[in-house]
Amino acid sequence: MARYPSDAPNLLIVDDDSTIQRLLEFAAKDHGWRPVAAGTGNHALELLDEAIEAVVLDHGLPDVEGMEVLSRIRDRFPDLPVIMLTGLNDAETAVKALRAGAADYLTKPFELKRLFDILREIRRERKEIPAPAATSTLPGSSVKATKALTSASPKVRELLRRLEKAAALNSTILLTGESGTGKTYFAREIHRLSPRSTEDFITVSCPALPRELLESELFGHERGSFTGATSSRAGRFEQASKGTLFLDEIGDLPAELQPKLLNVLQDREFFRVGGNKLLKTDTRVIAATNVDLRARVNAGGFREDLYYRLNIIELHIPPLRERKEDIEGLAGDILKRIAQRRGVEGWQLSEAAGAALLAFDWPGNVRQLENVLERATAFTDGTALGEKDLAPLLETRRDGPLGSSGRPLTLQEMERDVFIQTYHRSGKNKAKTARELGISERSVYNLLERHGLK
Ligand SMILES: Nc1ncnc2c1ncn2[C@@H]1O[C@H](COP(=O)(O)OP(=O)(O)OP(=O)(O)O)[C@@H](O)[C@H]1O
Repeated sequence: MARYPSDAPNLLIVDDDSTIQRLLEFAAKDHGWRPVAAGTGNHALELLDEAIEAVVLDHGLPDVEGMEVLSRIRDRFPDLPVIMLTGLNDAETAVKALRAGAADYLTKPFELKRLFDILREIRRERKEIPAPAATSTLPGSSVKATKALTSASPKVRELLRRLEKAAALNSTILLTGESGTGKTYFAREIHRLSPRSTEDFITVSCPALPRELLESELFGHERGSFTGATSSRAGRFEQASKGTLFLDEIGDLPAELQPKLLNVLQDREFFRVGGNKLLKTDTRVIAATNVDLRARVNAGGFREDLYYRLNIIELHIPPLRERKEDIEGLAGDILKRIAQRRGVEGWQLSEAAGAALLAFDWPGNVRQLENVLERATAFTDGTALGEKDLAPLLETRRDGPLGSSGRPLTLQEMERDVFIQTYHRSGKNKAKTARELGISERSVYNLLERHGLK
């Protein structure tokens, strides 16, 4: 037997302005909700019970602060979605509300349609996503097996706990962390663990394209909208409409495109370049940055309102030197991956080699660990990886190995450098070079040939 009568109110509207209250009640009925209204925070808290499916909460209430009401709602019903109504230009309150667990916010005056779109989405999600189980298996796992991520580092375990929760939501996520820490890797994991996992995961690197092309890449264009636009093209927001759009290096988004991104995040609507048809998107955005975006806002290089819209959930990925517990496991996984790719048996790290990896500072983070292991395994003959295989590779400067052009060296260039230096140091003695690099003389001949030194 149902615990509540079928006509029990299921949308709680909390606003002290009676006109807005009536308007919202009327519109709610129109959209298939059963509204109940309160004009004060205390009255709202009295009306709260399990039958309520969602709350629309005004920030400026006469008795209890809207934020306080939100926090009390969260205490009693942690999963109840609350949509906060805030004043114009009150981005700070909006962000505070989102951080305190509001499902979304709307700035007054707002379009009723937008409010009921959000509510419809909430209802859809709650129907589709089963409540999270006590174990670490995740919601949204009905299609793909979702192996829970693990880590030996308490910092990363906390990150993963938050990441798994965030994956189940639709909220925008900002991934922060130094270069090479795994922002792209974790963005993919969020998508894989999300209810969108069977849809597209599309990456756009903001600094990779000049402004005009980036605009067209993101939003698409109509034929003839700029020189070279010989046909119409859908942008990434259209292509990833049901999936996830990963915006890498968001700090480099040109100023001219920032308002357009803000609009699409706020209203889920946009125009193609040169287009006049308003298009809709349901994309989930994950953005990443390795610069301090807050500092960029303060310096005037990034819009504050966009920063707040992106930074709804921030997940910080610690540098490898702060999660050294993970080095051994990561190294093992990476070695397995290299062995699979090369179709060889694999390598065992000696104890001293493991200690050398642990002692290193890893300025280039996981990417550098991958490079070091790629290079070390390229030179060894056997299946054991010793300290001497790694030592020459663990002397990188803090800013990472850079070529004369200032860009990071490729693996092949690094291999060439290490080999040539050793070969010259040995007085072009092949046997000595082989011994020093821990490779066979045959490999020295091969490397001399590969690098054009023979
Ligand atoms: N937890 C992990 N397990 C296995 N591999 C990882 C992990 N984290 C990162 N990697 C690998 O490390 C490399 C660097 O990661 P990624 O490209 O995600 O870093 P990033 O933070 O996006 O770097 P950048 O800021 O330079 O774009 C990738 O090859 C990735 O697959």
